[in-house]
Amino acid sequence: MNAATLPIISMDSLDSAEGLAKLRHAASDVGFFYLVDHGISYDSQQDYLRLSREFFQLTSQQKQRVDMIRSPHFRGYNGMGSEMTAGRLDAREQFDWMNEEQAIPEVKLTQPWQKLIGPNLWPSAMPQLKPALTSLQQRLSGITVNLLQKLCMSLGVDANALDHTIGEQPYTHAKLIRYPGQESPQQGVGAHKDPGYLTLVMQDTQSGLKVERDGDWVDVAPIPGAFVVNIGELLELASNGFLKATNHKVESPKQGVERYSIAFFMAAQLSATVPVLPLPDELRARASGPSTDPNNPLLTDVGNNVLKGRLRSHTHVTRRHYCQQTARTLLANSFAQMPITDICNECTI
Ligand SMILES: O=C(O)CCC(=O)C(=O)O
Ligand SMILES: [Fe+2]
Repeated sequence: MNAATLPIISMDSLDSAEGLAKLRHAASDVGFFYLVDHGISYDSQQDYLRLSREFFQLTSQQKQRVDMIRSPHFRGYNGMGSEMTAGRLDAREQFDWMNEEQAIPEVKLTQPWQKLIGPNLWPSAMPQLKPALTSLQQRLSGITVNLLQKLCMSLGVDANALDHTIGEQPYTHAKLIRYPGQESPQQGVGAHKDPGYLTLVMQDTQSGLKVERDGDWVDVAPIPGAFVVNIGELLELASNGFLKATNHKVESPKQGVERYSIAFFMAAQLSATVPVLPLPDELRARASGPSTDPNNPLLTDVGNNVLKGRLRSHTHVTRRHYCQQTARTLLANSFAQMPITDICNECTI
Protein backbone atom coordinates (compact mmCIF):
# COMPACT_ATOMS: atom_id res chain seq x y z
CA MET A 1 0.00 0.00 0.00
CA ASN A 2 1.25 3.51 -0.77
CA ALA A 3 -0.03 7.04 -0.27
CA ALA A 4 -2.48 6.69 -3.12
CA THR A 5 -4.22 3.80 -1.43
CA LEU A 6 -4.39 5.17 2.14
CA PRO A 7 -7.95 6.51 2.39
CA ILE A 8 -8.49 10.24 1.79
CA ILE A 9 -11.47 11.61 3.70
CA SER A 10 -13.00 15.01 3.00
CA MET A 11 -14.45 16.70 6.08
CA ASP A 12 -17.16 18.07 3.73
CA SER A 13 -18.26 14.55 2.82
CA LEU A 14 -19.17 13.64 6.39
CA ASP A 15 -22.71 14.99 6.16
CA SER A 16 -23.66 12.05 3.96
CA ALA A 17 -24.20 8.37 4.80
CA GLU A 18 -21.73 7.47 2.07
CA GLY A 19 -19.03 9.72 3.56
CA LEU A 20 -19.60 8.27 7.03
CA ALA A 21 -19.32 4.73 5.67
CA LYS A 22 -15.97 5.59 4.10
CA LEU A 23 -14.81 7.12 7.40
CA ARG A 24 -15.87 4.01 9.33
CA HIS A 25 -13.97 1.80 6.93
CA ALA A 26 -10.81 3.91 7.13
CA ALA A 27 -10.90 4.05 10.93
CA SER A 28 -11.60 0.36 11.42
CA ASP A 29 -9.53 -1.16 8.65
CA VAL A 30 -6.32 0.89 8.54
CA GLY A 31 -6.76 3.16 11.58
CA PHE A 32 -5.00 5.85 9.51
CA PHE A 33 -6.25 8.23 6.83
CA TYR A 34 -5.66 11.61 5.21
CA LEU A 35 -8.10 14.40 6.09
CA VAL A 36 -8.80 17.18 3.58
CA ASP A 37 -11.22 20.15 3.54
CA HIS A 38 -10.60 20.54 7.27
CA GLY A 39 -10.46 24.34 7.22
CA ILE A 40 -6.74 25.02 7.78
CA SER A 41 -5.26 26.14 4.49
CA TYR A 42 -1.96 24.95 3.06
CA ASP A 43 -0.53 28.49 3.44
CA SER A 44 -1.56 28.67 7.07
CA GLN A 45 0.11 25.28 7.69
CA GLN A 46 3.29 26.58 6.05
CA ASP A 47 3.24 29.54 8.48
CA TYR A 48 3.13 27.16 11.45
CA LEU A 49 5.90 24.98 10.00
CA ARG A 50 8.01 28.12 9.40
CA LEU A 51 7.57 29.11 13.06
CA SER A 52 8.60 25.62 14.05
CA ARG A 53 11.82 25.90 12.01
CA GLU A 54 12.50 29.24 13.67
CA PHE A 55 12.06 27.69 17.10
CA PHE A 56 14.51 24.87 16.39
CA GLN A 57 17.02 27.41 15.07
CA LEU A 58 17.19 29.15 18.48
CA THR A 59 20.50 28.64 20.26
CA SER A 60 20.73 25.56 22.43
CA GLN A 61 20.95 27.89 25.44
CA GLN A 62 17.63 29.53 24.48
CA LYS A 63 16.02 26.14 23.99
CA GLN A 64 17.39 24.83 27.26
CA ARG A 65 15.63 27.63 29.13
CA VAL A 66 12.40 25.82 28.28
CA ASP A 67 13.81 22.29 28.63
CA MET A 68 11.21 19.73 29.72
CA ILE A 69 13.39 18.67 32.65
CA ARG A 70 12.14 21.90 34.29
CA SER A 71 8.50 20.83 33.94
CA PRO A 72 6.78 18.23 36.14
CA HIS A 73 3.92 18.59 33.62
CA PHE A 74 5.90 17.19 30.67
CA ARG A 75 5.91 20.48 28.74
CA GLY A 76 8.71 22.22 26.90
CA TYR A 77 11.73 21.31 24.83
CA ASN A 78 13.47 17.95 24.46
CA GLY A 79 16.80 17.85 22.67
CA MET A 80 18.15 14.85 20.81
CA GLY A 81 18.52 11.75 22.96
CA SER A 82 15.90 12.67 25.56
CA GLU A 83 13.08 10.42 24.43
CA MET A 84 12.68 6.65 24.41
CA THR A 85 10.13 4.67 22.43
CA ALA A 86 9.87 0.89 22.58
CA GLY A 87 12.91 0.92 24.87
CA ARG A 88 15.22 2.73 22.39
CA LEU A 89 16.35 6.33 21.95
CA ASP A 90 14.55 8.41 19.33
CA ALA A 91 16.49 10.73 17.01
CA ARG A 92 14.31 13.85 17.14
CA GLU A 93 14.04 17.16 18.96
CA GLN A 94 10.67 18.54 19.91
CA PHE A 95 8.67 21.17 21.74
CA ASP A 96 5.55 20.06 23.64
CA TRP A 97 2.64 22.20 24.77
CA MET A 98 -0.76 21.34 26.18
CA ASN A 99 -3.79 23.19 27.58
CA GLU A 100 -2.54 26.23 29.55
CA GLU A 101 -3.35 25.44 33.20
CA GLN A 102 -2.42 26.12 36.81
CA ALA A 103 -0.52 23.36 38.58
CA ILE A 104 -2.16 21.59 41.54
CA PRO A 105 0.00 21.88 44.69
CA GLU A 106 1.86 18.60 45.40
CA VAL A 107 0.11 18.11 48.78
CA LYS A 108 -3.29 18.24 47.10
CA LEU A 109 -2.55 15.56 44.50
CA THR A 110 -4.68 12.46 44.91
CA GLN A 111 -3.86 10.86 41.54
CA PRO A 112 -0.47 10.79 39.80
CA TRP A 113 -1.89 12.03 36.50
CA GLN A 114 -2.97 15.29 38.17
CA LYS A 115 0.66 16.28 37.97
CA LEU A 116 0.29 16.53 34.17
CA ILE A 117 -1.85 19.63 34.78
CA GLY A 118 0.14 22.87 34.76
CA PRO A 119 1.54 25.76 32.73
CA ASN A 120 3.42 25.47 29.45
CA LEU A 121 7.00 26.68 29.06
CA TRP A 122 7.29 29.40 26.39
CA PRO A 123 10.61 30.70 25.04
CA SER A 124 11.13 34.39 25.82
CA ALA A 125 13.29 34.62 22.67
CA MET A 126 10.21 34.00 20.52
CA PRO A 127 7.23 35.89 21.98
CA GLN A 128 5.17 35.19 18.85
CA LEU A 129 5.19 31.43 19.54
CA LYS A 130 2.68 31.36 22.40
CA PRO A 131 -0.20 33.20 20.63
CA ALA A 132 0.39 31.32 17.36
CA LEU A 133 0.53 27.85 18.91
CA THR A 134 -2.35 28.55 21.31
CA SER A 135 -4.49 29.52 18.35
CA LEU A 136 -3.37 26.45 16.37
CA GLN A 137 -4.28 24.27 19.34
CA GLN A 138 -7.80 25.75 19.42
CA ARG A 139 -8.27 25.27 15.69
CA LEU A 140 -7.09 21.65 15.78
CA SER A 141 -9.11 20.97 18.89
CA GLY A 142 -12.29 22.07 17.06
CA ILE A 143 -11.48 19.82 14.11
CA THR A 144 -10.88 16.76 16.29
CA VAL A 145 -14.05 17.27 18.37
CA ASN A 146 -16.04 17.52 15.15
CA LEU A 147 -14.34 14.44 13.73
CA LEU A 148 -14.93 12.46 16.93
CA GLN A 149 -18.66 13.20 16.64
CA LYS A 150 -18.63 12.08 13.01
CA LEU A 151 -16.83 8.88 14.01
CA CYS A 152 -19.53 8.20 16.60
CA MET A 153 -22.20 8.70 13.93
CA SER A 154 -20.31 6.43 11.57
CA LEU A 155 -20.51 3.72 14.25
CA GLY A 156 -24.28 4.09 14.45
CA VAL A 157 -24.26 5.69 17.90
CA ASP A 158 -25.31 9.17 18.98
CA ALA A 159 -22.98 11.89 17.62
CA ASN A 160 -22.63 13.18 21.19
CA ALA A 161 -22.02 9.80 22.84
CA LEU A 162 -18.50 10.72 23.98
CA ASP A 163 -19.10 14.44 24.65
CA HIS A 164 -19.46 13.91 28.42
CA THR A 165 -15.89 12.56 28.54
CA ILE A 166 -14.63 15.77 26.94
CA GLY A 167 -16.69 18.35 28.83
CA GLU A 168 -15.99 21.99 27.93
CA GLN A 169 -12.82 21.15 26.01
CA PRO A 170 -10.78 18.01 25.38
CA TYR A 171 -7.37 17.33 26.85
CA THR A 172 -4.96 18.31 24.12
CA HIS A 173 -1.22 17.87 23.67
CA ALA A 174 0.81 19.05 20.71
CA LYS A 175 4.40 18.84 19.52
CA LEU A 176 6.62 20.71 17.11
CA ILE A 177 9.02 18.06 15.86
CA ARG A 178 12.32 18.13 13.95
CA TYR A 179 13.95 14.94 12.68
CA PRO A 180 17.57 15.66 11.70
CA GLY A 181 19.21 13.66 8.93
CA GLN A 182 21.29 10.64 9.96
CA GLU A 183 24.24 8.85 8.36
CA SER A 184 22.75 5.39 8.93
CA PRO A 185 19.09 4.35 9.35
CA GLN A 186 17.78 5.47 12.76
CA GLN A 187 14.53 5.49 14.67
CA GLY A 188 13.15 9.05 14.47
CA VAL A 189 10.44 7.75 16.75
CA GLY A 190 10.03 4.04 17.45
CA ALA A 191 6.89 1.98 16.86
CA HIS A 192 4.03 3.02 19.13
CA LYS A 193 0.31 3.72 19.39
CA ASP A 194 -0.99 7.14 20.47
CA PRO A 195 -2.81 7.13 23.82
CA GLY A 196 -5.72 9.55 23.21
CA TYR A 197 -8.85 9.51 21.05
CA LEU A 198 -7.43 11.01 17.83
CA THR A 199 -4.15 12.35 16.44
CA LEU A 200 -3.68 14.87 13.62
CA VAL A 201 -0.27 15.23 11.98
CA MET A 202 0.83 18.09 9.75
CA GLN A 203 3.83 17.01 7.69
CA ASP A 204 6.23 19.09 5.63
CA THR A 205 7.42 17.72 2.29
CA GLN A 206 9.72 15.05 3.69
CA SER A 207 8.25 11.58 4.24
CA GLY A 208 9.34 9.11 6.91
CA LEU A 209 6.09 8.32 8.74
CA LYS A 210 5.20 4.63 8.40
CA VAL A 211 2.15 2.69 9.51
CA GLU A 212 1.98 -1.02 10.28
CA ARG A 213 -0.29 -2.98 7.99
CA ASP A 214 -0.47 -6.78 7.88
CA GLY A 215 3.05 -7.04 9.28
CA ASP A 216 4.53 -4.54 6.77
CA TRP A 217 5.47 -0.89 7.17
CA VAL A 218 3.62 1.36 4.75
CA ASP A 219 4.73 4.90 3.86
CA VAL A 220 2.41 7.75 4.76
CA ALA A 221 3.83 10.17 2.19
CA PRO A 222 2.88 13.83 2.68
CA ILE A 223 -0.02 15.17 0.61
CA PRO A 224 0.18 18.99 0.51
CA GLY A 225 -2.52 20.51 2.74
CA ALA A 226 -3.84 17.17 4.07
CA PHE A 227 -3.56 16.11 7.69
CA VAL A 228 -2.75 12.55 8.61
CA VAL A 229 -5.28 11.27 11.15
CA ASN A 230 -4.84 8.23 13.32
CA ILE A 231 -7.03 6.48 15.84
CA GLY A 232 -5.72 6.46 19.42
CA GLU A 233 -6.00 3.85 22.17
CA LEU A 234 -9.03 5.51 23.82
CA LEU A 235 -11.10 5.05 20.65
CA GLU A 236 -9.97 1.44 20.35
CA LEU A 237 -11.24 0.96 23.92
CA ALA A 238 -14.51 2.89 23.36
CA SER A 239 -15.31 0.80 20.28
CA ASN A 240 -14.29 -2.47 21.95
CA GLY A 241 -11.57 -2.90 19.35
CA PHE A 242 -13.73 -2.18 16.29
CA LEU A 243 -11.61 0.91 15.57
CA LYS A 244 -7.87 0.29 15.50
CA ALA A 245 -5.10 2.25 17.20
CA THR A 246 -2.43 1.29 14.70
CA ASN A 247 1.29 1.04 15.36
CA HIS A 248 3.33 3.66 13.55
CA LYS A 249 6.88 5.02 13.56
CA VAL A 250 9.09 7.57 11.84
CA GLU A 251 12.38 6.73 10.13
CA SER A 252 15.02 9.44 10.24
CA PRO A 253 15.77 11.20 6.96
CA LYS A 254 19.15 10.72 5.28
CA GLN A 255 22.14 12.92 6.06
CA GLY A 256 21.67 16.46 4.73
CA VAL A 257 17.86 16.30 4.85
CA GLU A 258 15.58 17.12 7.77
CA ARG A 259 11.92 16.47 8.41
CA TYR A 260 9.47 18.72 10.26
CA SER A 261 6.04 17.75 11.53
CA ILE A 262 3.49 19.03 14.01
CA ALA A 263 1.53 16.38 15.91
CA PHE A 264 -1.69 17.07 17.80
CA PHE A 265 -3.16 14.55 20.24
CA MET A 266 -6.74 14.89 21.45
CA ALA A 267 -8.06 12.91 24.41
CA ALA A 268 -10.95 13.00 26.86
CA GLN A 269 -10.53 14.95 30.10
CA LEU A 270 -7.84 13.38 32.27
CA SER A 271 -10.42 12.71 35.01
CA ALA A 272 -12.74 10.80 32.63
CA THR A 273 -13.23 7.08 32.21
CA VAL A 274 -13.89 6.01 28.65
CA PRO A 275 -17.16 4.09 28.20
CA VAL A 276 -17.73 1.22 25.77
CA LEU A 277 -20.09 2.55 23.11
CA PRO A 278 -23.36 0.64 22.49
CA LEU A 279 -22.53 -0.43 18.93
CA PRO A 280 -25.31 -1.84 16.75
CA ASP A 281 -25.34 -5.67 16.64
CA GLU A 282 -23.71 -5.90 13.22
CA LEU A 283 -20.66 -3.86 14.29
CA ARG A 284 -20.52 -5.36 17.78
CA ALA A 285 -20.18 -8.80 16.20
CA ARG A 286 -17.10 -7.54 14.31
CA ALA A 287 -15.45 -5.92 17.35
CA SER A 288 -12.80 -8.30 18.60
CA GLY A 289 -12.03 -6.45 21.84
CA PRO A 290 -9.12 -4.07 22.46
CA SER A 291 -5.60 -5.42 21.93
CA THR A 292 -3.93 -6.98 24.95
CA ASP A 293 -0.20 -6.35 25.03
CA PRO A 294 1.29 -6.93 28.49
CA ASN A 295 3.96 -4.34 27.64
CA ASN A 296 1.32 -1.77 26.82
CA PRO A 297 -1.88 -2.21 28.81
CA LEU A 298 -4.67 0.05 27.50
CA LEU A 299 -6.24 1.86 30.44
CA THR A 300 -9.79 3.26 30.37
CA ASP A 301 -8.83 5.85 33.03
CA VAL A 302 -7.78 8.61 30.68
CA GLY A 303 -5.30 10.31 33.04
CA ASN A 304 -3.45 7.07 33.67
CA ASN A 305 -3.41 6.10 30.00
CA VAL A 306 -1.91 9.47 29.05
CA LEU A 307 0.56 9.47 31.96
CA LYS A 308 1.71 5.95 31.05
CA GLY A 309 3.02 7.25 27.73
CA ARG A 310 4.69 10.32 29.18
CA LEU A 311 6.51 8.45 31.97
CA ARG A 312 7.95 5.97 29.50
CA SER A 313 8.89 8.46 26.81
CA HIS A 314 10.74 11.00 28.91
CA THR A 315 12.39 9.00 31.67
CA HIS A 316 14.67 11.93 32.65
CA VAL A 317 11.54 13.93 33.57
CA THR A 318 10.09 10.88 35.34
CA ARG A 319 13.22 10.48 37.43
CA ARG A 320 13.40 14.18 38.28
CA HIS A 321 9.74 14.78 39.12
CA TYR A 322 7.97 11.48 39.77
CA CYS A 323 10.30 9.57 42.03
CA GLN A 324 9.63 11.32 45.33
CA GLN A 325 7.95 9.06 47.84
CA THR A 326 4.40 10.39 47.27
CA ALA A 327 4.54 10.12 43.51
CA ARG A 328 6.19 6.70 43.70
CA THR A 329 3.46 5.39 45.97
CA LEU A 330 0.75 6.81 43.72
CA LEU A 331 2.46 5.28 40.70
CA ALA A 332 2.78 1.89 42.31
CA ASN A 333 -0.96 1.92 43.06
CA SER A 334 -2.05 3.06 39.61
CA PHE A 335 0.33 0.99 37.56
CA ALA A 336 0.20 -2.20 39.57
CA GLN A 337 -0.15 -4.23 36.39
CA MET A 338 2.89 -2.68 34.69
CA PRO A 339 6.47 -3.56 35.60
CA ILE A 340 7.65 -0.49 37.52
CA THR A 341 11.14 -0.86 36.07
CA ASP A 342 9.61 -0.12 32.72
CA ILE A 343 8.61 3.29 34.02
CA CYS A 344 11.70 4.13 36.00
CA ASN A 345 14.60 1.76 36.32
CA GLU A 346 15.88 3.54 39.40
CA CYS A 347 12.77 2.83 41.45
CA THR A 348 13.01 -0.08 43.82
CA ILE A 349 9.37 -0.23 44.95
O1 LIG B 1 6.17 13.03 13.16
C1 LIG B 1 5.25 12.31 12.77
O2 LIG B 1 4.91 12.26 11.59
C2 LIG B 1 4.48 11.43 13.73
C3 LIG B 1 4.93 11.53 15.15
C4 LIG B 1 4.24 10.60 16.07
O3 LIG B 1 3.75 9.56 15.69
C5 LIG B 1 4.13 10.92 17.49
O4 LIG B 1 4.81 11.87 17.96
O5 LIG B 1 3.34 10.27 18.20
FE1 LIG C 1 2.35 8.76 17.21
